[in-house]
Amino acid sequence: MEGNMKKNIWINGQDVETENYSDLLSPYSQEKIADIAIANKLQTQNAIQVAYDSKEVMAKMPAHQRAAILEKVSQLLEENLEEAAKVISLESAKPLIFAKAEVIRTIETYKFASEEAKRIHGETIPFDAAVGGVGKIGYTIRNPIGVIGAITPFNFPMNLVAHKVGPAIAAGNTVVLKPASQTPLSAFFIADLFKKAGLPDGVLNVVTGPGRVVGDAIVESDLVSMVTFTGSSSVGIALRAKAGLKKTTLELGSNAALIIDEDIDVTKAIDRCLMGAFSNQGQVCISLQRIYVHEKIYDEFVSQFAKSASELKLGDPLDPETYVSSLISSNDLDRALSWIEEAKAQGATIATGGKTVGNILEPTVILDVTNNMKVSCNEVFAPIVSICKVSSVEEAIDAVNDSRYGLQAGIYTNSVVNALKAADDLHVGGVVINDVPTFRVDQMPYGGVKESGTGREGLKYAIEEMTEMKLVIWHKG
Ligand SMILES: NC(=O)c1ccc[n+]([C@@H]2O[C@H](COP(=O)([O-])OP(=O)(O)OC[C@H]3O[C@@H](n4cnc5c(N)ncnc54)[C@H](O)[C@@H]3O)[C@@H](O)[C@H]2O)c1
Ligand SMILES: O=C[C@H](O)CS(=O)(=O)O
Repeated sequence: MEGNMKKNIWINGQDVETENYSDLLSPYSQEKIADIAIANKLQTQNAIQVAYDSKEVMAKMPAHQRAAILEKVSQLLEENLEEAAKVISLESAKPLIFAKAEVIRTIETYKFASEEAKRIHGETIPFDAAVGGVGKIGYTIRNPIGVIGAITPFNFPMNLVAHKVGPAIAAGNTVVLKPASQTPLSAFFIADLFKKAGLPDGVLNVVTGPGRVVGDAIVESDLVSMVTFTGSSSVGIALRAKAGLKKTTLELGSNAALIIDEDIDVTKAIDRCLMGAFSNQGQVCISLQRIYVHEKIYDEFVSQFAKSASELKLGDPLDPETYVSSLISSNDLDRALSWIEEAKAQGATIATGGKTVGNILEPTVILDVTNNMKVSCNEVFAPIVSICKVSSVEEAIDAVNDSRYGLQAGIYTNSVVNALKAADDLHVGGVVINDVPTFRVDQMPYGGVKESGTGREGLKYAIEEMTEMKLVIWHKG
């Protein structure tokens, strides 16, 4: 990648200059990477108008063409995998191993979108099941919803854009995308691939700028039919309040938890727990933040896990050996450190970590944590995990559910009874049995309950959200 690029907003298949630009800095080195356009309200409204004017083109485009464009994007991304991973790593400090994994998932996400584009259909309705319906036949169709406003976070800057743009285009919609201010380059990278793949100009528009200005212009526009937001619960809830009757899907935060039952082989779970807690520095919405371990194996689990955590390699995200790098900003580092100090003052103890190496927070394991400490009840979004001792799976389920969030939760157990109990009683969008809650593949239905959000992603499910059902009724006589 060339250094010090200038990135304009992308409207109607063209670069559009703005009056002001902001410096995009590497979160790891603090070096300048690019100048990023700061759009104002009027420019955002122009992008929305362009997307609105392009609605007809997309609504009339046959499924096989929509599928072919998405398939082509997937293929182009595969051809540019290494470069795409570097873009993610550079702008977000995601270690290269995890950045590559994100690109591989993004390739799949567009592939799934391409496949789902060919499977959008309704159903026939048995009208004569009602006395008044005799003599009628009918069926439903699914129409594109129109202009979709997509707002995305920094932590998976390529794949979470794909989870919005992919299904939107598969379903025949147009898009105004506002990527996270910290990670706009991944979104521009994808917009370029869509242009190369033959997406008509105006269908995908990318507008960078302050959340409050660009986000509000999208959410308040009468031309936008749906807002799909992924980000923090506070911003998502505030946006929904402004969205009026627009359809809204919200993929928000969590403090995901895992239960470790007494009968498991601890060694087998450790590597997955390390990945769950520390990949992308814990900046994952389903990052493993709370572990409830049965008292019979608590000591063994804590000592193995803390030792392995202390051995993870810290460093430059572009070094292929690095496992943990910098948080997205120094404010986030300060916040994480202050929550650790507050937990210690309230009686928690540190099994490993808790300090910084340069601007990197060491993988941190905290013990003697109660559910009301910030490191437990808030979304920590840092490489910090707490381990608590429980005397039964029932006690652990209650502790997991004692949260305002509910995205995913996990349980390691060899007991079918306890696995089924967890599946029934955990109040979350997804229960993972014998793996960490951080598990996600991109076709599965994904989303939360409580303050973790509403609506589901995963291509088939996102397409349901991004289409409107229309009923056709025919009188036979
Ligand atoms: N549930 C999921 O699928 C999922 C996935 C990834 C991230 N997340 C959540 O996202 C959060 C981390 O991402 P983040 O820090 O980028 O989130 P964020 O809420 O700060 O920002 C998300 C997006 O909203 C924009 N934004 C910020 N303030 C705004 C405002 N007032 N009006 C309109 N838009 C605004 C941002 O610029 C960004 O594009 C975490 O809470 C994480 O759990 C959830
Ligand atoms: O950060 C939350 C994301 O949903 C995680 S993932 O991209 O789906 O793994």
